[in-house]
Amino acid sequence: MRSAKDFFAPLAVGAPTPLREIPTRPSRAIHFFDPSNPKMAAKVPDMVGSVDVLLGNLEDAVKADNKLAARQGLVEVARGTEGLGGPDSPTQLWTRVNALDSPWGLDDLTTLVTEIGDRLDVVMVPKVQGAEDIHYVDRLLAQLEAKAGLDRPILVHAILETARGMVNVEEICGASPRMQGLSLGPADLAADRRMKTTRVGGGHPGYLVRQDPLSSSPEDVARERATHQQDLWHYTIARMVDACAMHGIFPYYGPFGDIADVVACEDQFRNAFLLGCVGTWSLHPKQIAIAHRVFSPAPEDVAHARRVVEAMGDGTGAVMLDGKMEDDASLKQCLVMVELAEQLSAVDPELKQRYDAIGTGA
Ligand SMILES: CC(=O)SCCNC(=O)CCNC(=O)[C@H](O)C(C)(C)COP(=O)(O)OP(=O)(O)OC[C@H]1O[C@@H](n2cnc3c(N)ncnc32)[C@H](O)[C@@H]1OP(=O)(O)O
Ligand SMILES: CC(=O)C(=O)O
Ligand SMILES: [Mg+2]
Repeated sequence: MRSAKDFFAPLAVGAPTPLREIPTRPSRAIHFFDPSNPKMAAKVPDMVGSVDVLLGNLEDAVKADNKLAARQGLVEVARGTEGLGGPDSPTQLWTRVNALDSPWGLDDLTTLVTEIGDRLDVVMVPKVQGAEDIHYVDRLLAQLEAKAGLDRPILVHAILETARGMVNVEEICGASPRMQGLSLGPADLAADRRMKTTRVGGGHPGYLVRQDPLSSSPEDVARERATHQQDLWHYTIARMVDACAMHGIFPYYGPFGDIADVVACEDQFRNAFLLGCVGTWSLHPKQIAIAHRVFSPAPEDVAHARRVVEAMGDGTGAVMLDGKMEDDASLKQCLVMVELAEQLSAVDPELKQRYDAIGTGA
């Protein structure tokens, strides 16, 4: 067992000192691209500055024959794209490496940290099962960072996509000071749990509750009754949010595979936003705008939050505002909104203008 005192010591001689706090950089959309696909890779330079995170995906959705081309393609994109990745960049650079039990995972990490470690902000690790997976990546990254002479630690993001990973979610979040956050992996997780949905994320019309019948007569039972679809992912996301909040790291929704259904995509993203997620994945360029819109608080909500902050003065006691009670606790809820609006305003001038224009809405 490691002593708590050693937790923030580098795991290799010459590796950068681990961070004590994970930076709150905007990451409303983590946009996936396949670096082995020339058409997609060619679009990346023009996306810098208009999306919070660009992620070079090396894992699932990249054909086995293209794994090496994808790895090399990512090195080239990172080297050749101004403003992509690094602490002051307008758009962060993340990667999703191949799984730790695949033939490619080790070389992905070795090549990327050695060649573009100074540009890489976060490594997303798929199919994380427990703290042991994070410990392995943690030590390996430290060795590679030391070898490459990097001066800041690369952060780690785990995808929760197995039942074992879900059961171990708290220990995964607390396994390393590198842990930046978690994403939901609804496709692999559904398969691993033997859920009966073939969709990549999103709801299912069969998962519903139905209004009671007027009586238990066969006619009333057979009569048309209102039904309400439920969210298949509510439990999982809520667990992720609590585990992340407990460890000071960030939860994200994952992919929404029905690219054409922009409306349900927005609904699913908003559910995650309301539950506490800070961002989501974007698989297609048209999902970026949806993610940015949903994961930026609405100007009206920010205006209300500012009014509560103003009305609460020193932050203690209770006041009435528009017929509603506000107190120390609701002030904290409002501060979450105001602080997020300030962080996003710093990187998104158009959003800042909308927040400034509405003020306190009074
Ligand atoms: C369960 C999981 O693991 S989810 C994560 C793994 N999956 C992924 O990463 C998928 C990433 N996305 C994709 O592969 C593609 O978007 C697909 C396959 C879903 C759809 O691709 P297409 O059928 O080419 O979509 P479409 O025809 O609408 O594309 C329009 C343009 O946008 C480009 N484009 C599509 N997706 C992307 C993307 N993610 N990034 C950049 N450009 C893209 C296309 O190359 C095309 O370019 P063109 O106009 O120059 O021809
Ligand atoms: C996101 C992912 O990898 C999955 O749903 O399986
Ligand atoms: Mg997966």
